[in-house]
Amino acid sequence: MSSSSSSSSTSTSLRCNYTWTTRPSLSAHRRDVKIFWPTGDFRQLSIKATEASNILAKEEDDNNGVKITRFQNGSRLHVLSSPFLSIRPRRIQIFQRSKTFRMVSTEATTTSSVYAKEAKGEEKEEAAAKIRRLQNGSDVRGVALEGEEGKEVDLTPQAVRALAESFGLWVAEKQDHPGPLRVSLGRDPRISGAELSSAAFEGLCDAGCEAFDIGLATTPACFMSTILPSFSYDASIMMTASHLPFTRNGLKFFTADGGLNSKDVEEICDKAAAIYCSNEKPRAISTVGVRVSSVDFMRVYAEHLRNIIKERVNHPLHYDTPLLGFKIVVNAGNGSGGFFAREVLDKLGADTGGSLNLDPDGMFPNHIPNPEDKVAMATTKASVLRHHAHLGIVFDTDVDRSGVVDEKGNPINGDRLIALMSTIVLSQHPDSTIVTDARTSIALTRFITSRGGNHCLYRVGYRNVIDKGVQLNRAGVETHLMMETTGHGALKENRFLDDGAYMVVKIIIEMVRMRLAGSNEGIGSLIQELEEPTESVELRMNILTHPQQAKERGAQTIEALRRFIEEGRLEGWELDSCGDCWVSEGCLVDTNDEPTAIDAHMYRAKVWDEENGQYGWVHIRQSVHNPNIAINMQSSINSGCQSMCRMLFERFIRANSLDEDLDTSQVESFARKGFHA
Ligand SMILES: O=P(O)(O)OC[C@H]1O[C@H](O)[C@H](O)[C@@H](O)[C@@H]1O
Repeated sequence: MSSSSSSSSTSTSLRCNYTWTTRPSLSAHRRDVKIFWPTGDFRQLSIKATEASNILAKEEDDNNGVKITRFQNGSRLHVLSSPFLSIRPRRIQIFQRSKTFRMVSTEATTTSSVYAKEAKGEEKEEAAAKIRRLQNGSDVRGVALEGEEGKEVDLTPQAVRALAESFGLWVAEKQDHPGPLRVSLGRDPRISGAELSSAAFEGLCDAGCEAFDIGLATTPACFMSTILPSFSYDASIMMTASHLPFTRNGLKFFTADGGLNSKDVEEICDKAAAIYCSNEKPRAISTVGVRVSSVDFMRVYAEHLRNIIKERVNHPLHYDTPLLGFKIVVNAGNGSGGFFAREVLDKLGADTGGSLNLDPDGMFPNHIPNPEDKVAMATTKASVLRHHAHLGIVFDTDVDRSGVVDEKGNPINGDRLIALMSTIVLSQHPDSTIVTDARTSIALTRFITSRGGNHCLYRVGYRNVIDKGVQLNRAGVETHLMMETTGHGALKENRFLDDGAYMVVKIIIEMVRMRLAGSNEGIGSLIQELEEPTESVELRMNILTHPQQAKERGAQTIEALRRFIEEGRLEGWELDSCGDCWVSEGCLVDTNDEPTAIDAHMYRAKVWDEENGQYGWVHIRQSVHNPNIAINMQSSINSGCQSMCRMLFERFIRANSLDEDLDTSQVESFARKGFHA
């Protein structure tokens, strides 16, 4: 690769040389070339001035300050990143002032995603940094509309166009594909969706892809558009910000191998930043010359779900209408999930008369579509009871999550939904391992193990949980269910896809089978034995530093707490590994021989005292989406959460003056007043 323009940028990858020369007219001036990498996997970069003299390299980072190295002809600069530094962009600036400059070559020896940019202005760099900051774990999320106090619009049409183009190029690089790639795009009903999807189509076309518009869609349907015959797109994008307010939007990326992980998305954002900055002035979005075909994929996806129910219920009397006689309430929260009532359940004979908020409305006027939302669950419960329904279903906006309400009106989400799905999965696959995030109760682990399963506690973030399950299966550990307490549930039998509709399909099939087997009990009876924790609480501490430093600041705090616990400075606290899980120790504390790349720092500690033995746990982590630290606690004794919180606040937070750049008010108040706070 070579570059001679003063504003271009190129990424360089594993053992790949990046070379640039100066144009004679520029060589009399000082010229900056910046090399930076935002990934966690960077190991070493070597820069060699092949024919040059008088080249200076300036290395900058917050911890080591500034280091200047002068190059002689042929000399090399080796740059090593420590794991700690690699969580934030680190810059090396190379500049020269003389006319003797010819060529510099950089070699990223064991890394991907190192990025070299020859840029003139700080302005562009800040714009590029903004694009990179749109990454939220394995998704892209941003503010698409004005209206939130203190929030600037950062997910602009130009940014979306660059991201879509970058994704198209990324897929093309990974797939050796003859002819243009075929990429589909669906969206939830957010009011920013129409404009942003035009921008995305333009980006896809800029990358040389053929684009297909699914229109209103669910996230799992977008993935299935890469799988189901007669569509089988090479890749897909879902435009959604899930349960976030109507002002936000975002992108999720898929290929037929599944959803992209954080590292992939980081690469895409890096490249998008380069694309964005390579345009001198952001072009206006125009659909002129962009060819997009509209496709009715949701009809086919709904038919796919209907067929699964018909085949698996295999009703002896009415095969095509196995749900005759069942009343089911669907609450789609005005998101994308209304199709499930109309195109799946109604057509299979169910009575969905008590359903709520089925019509899409991008302002979400009734409540946030989210199975964790209290209003969503309460209104669904009320409708289930009013209509004497057998089941209530709550979808999140893009239907990758769901929760249910049983026939008695009991909400089944969080641990209870994991328990229900575990019961179903373990009846089909006894001995299966079940992966969840580590905010589940000790009682849930007992519930799973008492039914023959193994419980693997892993990192928060649905992609982390799913990827852990994929990894375990590869290692020969049979793992059929991966589920987060947020309601993301993925099954091995369904391509490890977190599909809220598929999960509900499994529950409905179980409900009908129970009836066919002569049981009058509803699905709630399957989890009767699950005990509830005595206390459970979640607190947040906002990070008050500049947004650019927030991630690093969060990581520092969490790592400091880990050291504190390891050094035994919090009496009765011990870092948890995998709970009762037999799977190789260390998932939670990431001391595996080959720890997976992490997108946020998190640990869980088990807590005990002499009187009660182990009575609770504390889970502390960086938020995936926002500059804050989340603290979850559960206790099996009264006031246990308060006493753990007091220990955390007094012995750790205050003793280390962390309250200077963290908003610790929630923690302080809970430490003082407990649940009366
Ligand atoms: O970090 P937070 O803000 O609590 O969000 C964390 C959650 O965000 C989204 O809902 C993701 O889908 C979940 O997988 C993740 O657990």
